[in-house]
Amino acid sequence: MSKLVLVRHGQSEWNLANRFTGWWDVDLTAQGEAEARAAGDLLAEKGVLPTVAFTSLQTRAIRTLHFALEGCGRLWIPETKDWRLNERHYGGLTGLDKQQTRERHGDEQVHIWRRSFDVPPPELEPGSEFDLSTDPRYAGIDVPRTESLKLTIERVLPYWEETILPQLGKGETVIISAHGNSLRALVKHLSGISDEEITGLEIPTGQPIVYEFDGTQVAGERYYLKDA
Ligand SMILES: O=C(O)[C@@H](CO)OP(=O)(O)O
Repeated sequence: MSKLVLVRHGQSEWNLANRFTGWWDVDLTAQGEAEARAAGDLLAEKGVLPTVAFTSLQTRAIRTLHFALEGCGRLWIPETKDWRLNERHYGGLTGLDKQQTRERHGDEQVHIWRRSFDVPPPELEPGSEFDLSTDPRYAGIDVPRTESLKLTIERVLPYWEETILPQLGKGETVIISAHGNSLRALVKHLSGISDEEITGLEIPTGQPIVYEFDGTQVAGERYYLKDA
């Protein structure tokens, strides 16, 4: 049996400030760093020691990975960063305060933008201060102007299938440090969650989730490592 460990980054500055974040590159708070260190301590305590790591191109996920690997003595393992593990792009909502957006557009509309399967938020305006299309880290990538969960799945899953799943097939212990919605995309696929039910799934920060694999097949339900 090989293991897949999923970790959502620790609390970010904009999780704390309650702002829509998406691809915007905010850092961890002190609490977020502590959550990531605790994830590493838990990996060490439970003897789940990653041998291969994947993360996004976003600082909060990369630093979470590093704190977690440091905590279990595995900073030395190979790690791959890829934009396809980035957070879902929040389009024109990026940077806005979530509560103010609720007051302006109503709870229901904001819930649809945040959690519906296939309704993307409005597109990011060209020339917006949150436009990352000229950021050197995304050179050669067609940076989205907005993404629904469905569109996020369309870029996460091919990467999962082509690059990450074969590592599990080889018996590696894989850790993915990513984001609330890029991980919802993966969990939806791995746990066979319907388009309707996925609207209710929340992934907590800094809390390792484990799937066991038999070759390239998921073997059993996901579980929180803290409960193992
Ligand atoms: O702002 C974001 O990018 C995400 C993750 O923090 O928030 P939400 O809970 O609205 O998906």
